[in-house]
Amino acid sequence: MTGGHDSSLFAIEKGKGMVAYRLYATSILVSTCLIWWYRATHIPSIGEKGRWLWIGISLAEIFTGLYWIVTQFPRLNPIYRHAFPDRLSQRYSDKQLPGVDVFVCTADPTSEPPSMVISTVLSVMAYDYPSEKLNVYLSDDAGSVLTFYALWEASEFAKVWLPLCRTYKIEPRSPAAYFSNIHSVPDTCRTKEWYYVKELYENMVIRINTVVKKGKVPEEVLANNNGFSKWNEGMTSKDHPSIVQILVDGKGYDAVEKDGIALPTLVYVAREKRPGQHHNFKAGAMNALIRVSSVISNSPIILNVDCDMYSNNSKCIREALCFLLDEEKGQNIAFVQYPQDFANLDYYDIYGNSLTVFMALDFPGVDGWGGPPYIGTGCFHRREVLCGRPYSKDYKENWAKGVARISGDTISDMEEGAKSLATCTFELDTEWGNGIGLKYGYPVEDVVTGLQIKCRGWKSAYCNPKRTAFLGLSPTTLEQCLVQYKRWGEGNLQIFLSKYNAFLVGHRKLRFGFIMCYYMYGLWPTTCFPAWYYVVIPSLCFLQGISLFPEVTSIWVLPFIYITSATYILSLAETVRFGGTIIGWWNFQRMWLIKRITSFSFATIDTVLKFLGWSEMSFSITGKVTDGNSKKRYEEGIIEFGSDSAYFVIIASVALFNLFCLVGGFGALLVNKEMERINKFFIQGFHCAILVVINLPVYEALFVRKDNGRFPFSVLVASLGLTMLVVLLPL
Ligand SMILES: O=c1ccn([C@@H]2O[C@H](COP(=O)(O)OP(=O)(O)O[C@H]3O[C@H](CO)[C@@H](O)[C@H](O)[C@H]3O)[C@@H](O)[C@H]2O)c(=O)[nH]1
Ligand SMILES: [Mn+2]
Repeated sequence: MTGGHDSSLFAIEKGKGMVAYRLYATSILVSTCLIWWYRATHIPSIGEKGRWLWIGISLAEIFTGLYWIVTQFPRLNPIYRHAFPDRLSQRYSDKQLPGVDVFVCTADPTSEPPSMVISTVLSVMAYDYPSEKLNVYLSDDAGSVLTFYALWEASEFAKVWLPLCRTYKIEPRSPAAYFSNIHSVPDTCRTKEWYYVKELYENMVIRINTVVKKGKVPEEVLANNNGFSKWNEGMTSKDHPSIVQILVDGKGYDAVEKDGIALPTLVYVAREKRPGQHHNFKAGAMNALIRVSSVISNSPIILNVDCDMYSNNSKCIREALCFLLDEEKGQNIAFVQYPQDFANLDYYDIYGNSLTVFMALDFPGVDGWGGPPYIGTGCFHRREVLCGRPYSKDYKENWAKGVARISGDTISDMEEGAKSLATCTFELDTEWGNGIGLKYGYPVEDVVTGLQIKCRGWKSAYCNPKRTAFLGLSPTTLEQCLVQYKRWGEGNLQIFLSKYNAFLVGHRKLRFGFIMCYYMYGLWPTTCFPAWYYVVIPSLCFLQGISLFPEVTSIWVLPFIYITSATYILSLAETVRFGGTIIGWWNFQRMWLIKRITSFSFATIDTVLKFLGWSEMSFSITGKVTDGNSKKRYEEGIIEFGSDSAYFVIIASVALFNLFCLVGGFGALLVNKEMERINKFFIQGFHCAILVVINLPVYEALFVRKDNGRFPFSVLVASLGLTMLVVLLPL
């Protein structure tokens, strides 16, 4: 470890085993060059069949090789950080610790159920951190009275939940996560008290779910609470004034939990929405929160989480502060990013959603080049930096910053002041969304904002401790998953093609390796080009008797075999090493392919359309719940294909097409059993066979399954038609 002398609040350790990895990477690079050489020297001569196809596959391989080189940058230079919260406690008393504002964003009570949202809110209210220093803001982009109702219930439940958490050191502090895993009272808790809180929680969830289902808050609740009067008949999620409600005022006397200890401040915020006024999605919500919080608490630290991402470690704030408060090495750290981990991944991981390997290996690598990107959730920011402050050596943060309460100021004065900052006209003719706050105009507002911060001279830190800090929900249907990846792919490609291209905006400011890490994300969707070539052309050529690979007895097969086996063996080993399963890895390979031929292809097309001005930016929210049979299928590892979206037609067509080529190609080999021919087509036949094997669940969903998750009949018809069209293409 370097710099771990006694006073430091954190230490940095360099990655081990790098020599072995570099040797491996070199061997892959050499094999790649050999393949390029083979392609260049064996090109069919002019007029010979397949010359253009050969040139095509050469381009695909050149692209893949170059992209692979880019992806090696985060692997070359990893660093790992360790925090020392004990030293923090020795140096800073509770009174001296900085205030922390936690921002939770929600946008739709249907796809993001309020009972889930409030569990996340309760988990962050229950952080092991002085209550008077903790302020929790919920931004509701739907401006829904149902979500407000749920938050109001949560503010009452917090009075018993927080003391229970503190007294018995409960983890995790999301009541939903806690009670769904622990069914009987733990030895350390007093039985009566524990069951009492559990029952209160369960009843509250029933009440909230009933209200959400009915779409109406009960009259007696409305009558007895002023807060609800802000809603009226004519209001919709797209047309309403700004609403700010301080449900718990941590600095007031009424905010006391059962044991007489103060509660953290809790604020509900719905920024104004009007038809015709662009609201800039999550970035707009975050910027409204930055302003609203500036007049209520104005803490120097902002933690941002998605509404499904509960805190899984109550000590996390103190840990993150070690990086920001270290006087020596923390001065230039703008934000501390935690990984995205998911609570709902199981043994099968059918949609290849786990980011564990990526988070365990690639992010420490990016950290080695100057710090991880901001990924939208599980991130601690300095408020000043989010608001645009450039890095300067002489700047000293004022950790004591906060809103001093002027005597006589009432809650409603504060709410009124805050409301005017959340109107939809507030930002007109200002730098908000450009130089101040989160950046507008990109579906991955987080990544571009992080890049902008880096260009102002700041670094960031990546923290991935043993106990997972945050747990979220990954999509549980194929369609949701593909939509999410389309947004991510599109957002990153847009950044790449804009003036925020890491090289354009950051040369001389950012290290070359860091720019390459950004290129890895930026070029991600364009990997659809080689993928398409590889799923169509070699198989079609197999069917039509055009050879594109060396004979299996030729020495030139070696680099092909080496690259394929070495990369797959390594990725399997990495998956297993970080807790994944073999079946999960296999499913990931299928999803790797599916994402490229669907999400990434559409992301690329849409980005081009946007450039031409033919399409507008959108943000489709990822659904967070599935019910009934589709939930059951997810748990059993059965893929959900039951929709007639274009994505599914593509998936079915590619699978059918490869099956057709495999059968036709092998038929031809059987009729014509010359050894030379078999040698010549072995690799292509094998490649096509692997594509068929990986698509087995697709055939099953086309022809065998009877449940609602199978392909609709229309998709079967469309994909059969498309397949016929393609196989009849004369090459
Ligand atoms: O108009 C909007 C749209 C979304 N959200 C919130 O943004 C968060 C992320 O949305 P989600 O649909 O869950 O998207 P994901 O793809 O899961 O989110 C990842 O990717 C986003 C960028 O594409 C980041 O903003 C997120 O933080 C990151 O977790 C959720 O809490 C939403 O409630 C809003 O507040 N307003
Ligand atoms: Mn999400």
